[in-house]
Amino acid sequence: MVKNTAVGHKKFWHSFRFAAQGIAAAFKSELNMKVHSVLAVAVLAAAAFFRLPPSSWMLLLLAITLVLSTELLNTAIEATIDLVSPDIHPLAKTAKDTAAGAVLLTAVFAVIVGIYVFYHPVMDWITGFMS
Ligand SMILES: Nc1ncnc2c1ncn2[C@@H]1O[C@H](COP(=O)(O)OP(=O)(O)OP(=O)(O)O)[C@@H](O)[C@H]1O
Repeated sequence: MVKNTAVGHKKFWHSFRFAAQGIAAAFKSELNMKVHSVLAVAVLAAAAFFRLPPSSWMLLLLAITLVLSTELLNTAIEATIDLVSPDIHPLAKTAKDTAAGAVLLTAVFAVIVGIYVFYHPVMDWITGFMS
């Protein structure tokens, strides 16, 4: 394990590398992170297929960023709880369940955004396909 002892612009790049390592570690260890990432790529591919406008792309990117960021924070909280409270404790349960609740909320927001931006393009596509 290495501490960031660099100074100036080197410190900035070291921090950047540690952050990338954190994302990679969460991706490797968390199934939810993998599932959300695969879904995000599928949603962006669908957005390209339906030629969605820039405003829809921005909404989708906002939803994806929210879900993945919250998943990263959830992973950080889980790791911290496992470190400081490996035994069963009601506060450990509260911390983990609350963090999981935050992920659930962002996932619900992402589903609402998905329905909002894809509903009309998909309906138009199906109608065009049928006629
Ligand atoms: N130390 C603890 N004390 C009390 N309850 C705990 C503790 N650790 C976990 N739990 C309970 O068990 C649930 C599952 O915990 P776990 O650590 O397996 O996280 P998880 O949500 O399944 O995450 P992962 O994505 O790593 O599988 C928590 O949401 C919490 O309700």
